[in-house]
Amino acid sequence: MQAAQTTVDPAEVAKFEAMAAEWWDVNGKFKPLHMMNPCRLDYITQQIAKQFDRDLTSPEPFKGLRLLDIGCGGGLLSEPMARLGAEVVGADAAEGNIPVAQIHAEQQGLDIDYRHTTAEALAEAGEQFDVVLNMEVVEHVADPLAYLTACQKLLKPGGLMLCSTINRNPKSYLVAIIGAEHIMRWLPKGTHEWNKFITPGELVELIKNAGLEPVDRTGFVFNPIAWSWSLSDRDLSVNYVTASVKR
Ligand SMILES: C[S@@+](CC[C@H](N)C(=O)[O-])C[C@H]1O[C@@H](n2cnc3c(N)ncnc32)[C@H](O)[C@@H]1O
Repeated sequence: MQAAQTTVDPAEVAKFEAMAAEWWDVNGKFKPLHMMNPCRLDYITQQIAKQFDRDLTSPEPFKGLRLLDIGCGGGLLSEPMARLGAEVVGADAAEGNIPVAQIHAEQQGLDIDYRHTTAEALAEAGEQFDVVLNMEVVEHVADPLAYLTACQKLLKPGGLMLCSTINRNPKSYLVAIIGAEHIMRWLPKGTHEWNKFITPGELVELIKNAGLEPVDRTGFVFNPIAWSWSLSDRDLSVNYVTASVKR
């Protein structure tokens, strides 16, 4: 681990250390992320293509883009980004995630630079990226503003940050904690703390205070009848994502 770790919440990171071996088990403790992945990737690829004027029908549309997947976990998003041609750095504060991600990428024949480090340490080292993927991490850090400020520093001018998290309201308590952890048992009890969830209004303010310009917010909505996730520009009541740009 490199120098600064100010935004790391050790108790949160310990939860992910304990689950590291399960990242690629589609029916394991990360089942919700696997279920959300097609919907998340749809949003991520569309936003990157829009910002950098890329043709998603071309073979490697993200070639030439340097992308940081911060809080990469086992690499569920790093791998598809590498397949699309991006030069990917995957970074995570939980040390145990890194060999899991590295071994899986090697098995897939993908070249991804996985590192046990933090956004602050990468920013201190002067690293620069076209895209920062910041998916489902901000609700697990100790200081969201310091963390997002480090992410802002990591972007080149014109760079794009995609940041997803969970809204904080009675519905998100019922769905993301009671439903996902206690009833469906998709996640271990205690994975999420409701008071660390962030409303879209709060996240937009944090992003602005970190020095980025928010350009989009979209909901990830689960349909229990279709048993699938979709994007919504109206329903940000539980899971949602924001896009912001460094001017
Ligand atoms: C819910 S997982 C999301 C994984 C991945 N981004 C995805 O969406 O598939 C949260 C990840 O963030 C990592 N994490 C938590 N706090 C962090 C921090 N301050 N810096 C970097 N990674 C962190 C955890 O170890 C965990 O792997």
